[in-house]
Amino acid sequence: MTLPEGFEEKYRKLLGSDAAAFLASFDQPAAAGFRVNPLHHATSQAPAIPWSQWGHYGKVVGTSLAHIAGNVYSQEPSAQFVGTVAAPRPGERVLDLCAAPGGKSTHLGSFMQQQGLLVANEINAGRARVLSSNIERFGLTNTLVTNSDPAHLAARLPEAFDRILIDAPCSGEGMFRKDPDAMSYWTPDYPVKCAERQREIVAEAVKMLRPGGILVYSTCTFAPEEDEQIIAWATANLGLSVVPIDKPAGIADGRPEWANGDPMLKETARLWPQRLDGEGHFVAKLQKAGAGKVAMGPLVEPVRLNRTQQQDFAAFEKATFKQPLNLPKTLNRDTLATLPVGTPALAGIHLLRTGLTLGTFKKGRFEPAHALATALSPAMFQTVVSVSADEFTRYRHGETLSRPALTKKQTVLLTYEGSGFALGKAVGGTIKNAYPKGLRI
Ligand SMILES: C[S@@+](CC[C@H](N)C(=O)[O-])C[C@H]1O[C@@H](n2cnc3c(N)ncnc32)[C@H](O)[C@@H]1O
Repeated sequence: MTLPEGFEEKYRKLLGSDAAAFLASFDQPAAAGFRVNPLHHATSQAPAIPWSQWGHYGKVVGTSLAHIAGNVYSQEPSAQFVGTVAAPRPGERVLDLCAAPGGKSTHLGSFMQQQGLLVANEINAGRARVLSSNIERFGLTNTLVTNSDPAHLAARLPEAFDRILIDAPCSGEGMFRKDPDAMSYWTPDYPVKCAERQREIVAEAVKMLRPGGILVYSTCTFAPEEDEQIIAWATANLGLSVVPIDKPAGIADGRPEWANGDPMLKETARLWPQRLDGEGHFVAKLQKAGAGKVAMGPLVEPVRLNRTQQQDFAAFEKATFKQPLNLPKTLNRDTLATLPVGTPALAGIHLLRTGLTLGTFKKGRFEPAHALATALSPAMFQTVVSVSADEFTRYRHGETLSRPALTKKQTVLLTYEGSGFALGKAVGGTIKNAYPKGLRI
């Protein structure tokens, strides 16, 4: 691989005797990995990634059942160490500030077990839509997806989180093997420019962290300007201190000598492609000074549906589920969703997703949302229709299926090999296609 001008020289100086192995690693193929979804009780026989509870080596095919049903999430192996370090507890209030396309958010959600609140935020509108659809496919129901810049969010959510992850936009040196295009942006001063933006993001994030809260900072770059030097700056200026990270074999210490020499920087983590099977990452765990609870601020109140809405939703619930869902709900125009506990009122912030999208009120009926298929257990549905491999493919093309025994009009869950992947509308022996047009293949 032809590396950008100035890159080799920089790392030969920094790494000394380790530089040859580091530079040679760019001629090796990229490492592929995925995580299984514990919310779906998914498992895999593929070789395990030692530093990631649900991680395995291997490639996920986008058209596979595992992907479509949200049983797996494709994520490069070293990136999985970030979630392992962040490891939020169920019930916490957590912010993933730079979240798209959702690798780390779905990992954080796996730890949280649908309890507490996860705010997955992305500044770029197009990427926020991808994030939202990945959160839906993975079946997270305790998550808000927002599209905001860190300063706007910080102005509305002071000290509102127990734990914040900044998976920072960076110079992406750890992406060179996977996406050689990443090299076209790289110049010797690119890391310094990225560091400016990273300092701004960290400064805003700290405002949103409760006293004593945990901030995890990560990049997929090797540049000390964006790694140890950011942490040195943050600890000197923002009232943060470094918390040691447990490092499984193969994961290296941070390099104090590449920043201000503070020995605590050793407690950050570096994942090098020449030392392990992964693309490379930097991870630091920090704690804000003091101790205190999250500031809850004004919360969104659960909606009180009008009489017609109540009747329409109750009729849908009764015909579809074995038991009513019985969860607080929120209504955005005509779209009904569950309301995660502690959802903050976010005036002026673009909200793409709240909890589990249930569906939309249409004239005289309730139209269920596709999200129900990948978020709810098949055991909750009154009627589950198991499909063949051929039907699985045809349904995703948009075709109807024949089930002569299903004469009653109702929403059914379609499963393939036991995993829910779509809703269908049974009527008169046919299952009409309810697979979202945007997902059809
Ligand atoms: C490394 S990516 C995040 C990857 C994601 N955490 C995952 O695991 O799938 C960094 C993200 O930060 C976003 N970003 C860019 N500039 C930003 C800024 N000034 N503030 C916050 N986020 C920004 C990018 O759009 C990008 O989606």
